[in-house]
Amino acid sequence: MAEQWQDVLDHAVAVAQKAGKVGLLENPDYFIPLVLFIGEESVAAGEPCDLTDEPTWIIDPIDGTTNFFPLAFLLIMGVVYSCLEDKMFVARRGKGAFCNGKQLRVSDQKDIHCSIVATEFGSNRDGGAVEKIFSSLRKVVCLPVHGVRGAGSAAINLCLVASGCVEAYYEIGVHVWDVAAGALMVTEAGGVLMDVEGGALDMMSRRILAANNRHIAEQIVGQIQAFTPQRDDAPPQQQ
Ligand SMILES: O=P([O-])([O-])O[C@@H]1[C@H](O)[C@H](O)[C@@H](O)[C@H](O)[C@H]1O
Ligand SMILES: [Mg+2]
Ligand SMILES: [Mg+2]
Repeated sequence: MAEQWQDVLDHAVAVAQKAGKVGLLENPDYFIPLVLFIGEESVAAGEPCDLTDEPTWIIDPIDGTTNFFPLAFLLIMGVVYSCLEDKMFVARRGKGAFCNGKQLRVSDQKDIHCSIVATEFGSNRDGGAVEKIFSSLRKVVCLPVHGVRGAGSAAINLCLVASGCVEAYYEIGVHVWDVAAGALMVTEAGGVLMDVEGGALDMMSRRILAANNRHIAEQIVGQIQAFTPQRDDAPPQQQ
């Protein structure tokens, strides 16, 4: 069984590498042989976005809309390819997270004042939401933290947490295909995931906080003005 999953992961890495070269996924059939499928483009086309216990590929062909190719085999394996940097991030549940073969480990920083926090403004332009995003960011900056970053890709921001380059990343408005692969990268590198209000992470809630440790995460939770976007698995009639 273990070897079967390794073959699947090797295949996903090869596909990600190829997609990084051509910029687009040429043949979605690569992902179909054995599992269910949730993808940004398929959901946009009206396909369901339901997470079941069945093995499911969760794919964002281009995240950050320019350079990146993340995909995930939810909770079992994740692949994020940063093609401009030629960095292949791979995680497998219980077996660690790696970048170009080198094992990743989150930062051991415990002081929020020495921490770098990544976030994004996302794509929601609703006035109330934008207000809360700015207000949260202002409060995080004034903790104070050491710095704020945004890679322009949820997947890459999560890989930065996993790599120890930033201590935390949070965002409200992401989709499951933006974060599934990177979330596994974070936990396999020793980090923590939670909801932006401090509860358990709900992958379909469109809210995520990832950090190197619980102490850092909880201090950021205290600064976030949360709001509740429509869930990824909301029934189609509500969308
Ligand atoms: O639309 P897309 O470029 O695949 O994904 C987006 C990127 O990850 C962006 O950094 C994040 O702020 C958005 O919330 C995502 O939806
Ligand atoms: Mg995306
Ligand atoms: Mg995308």
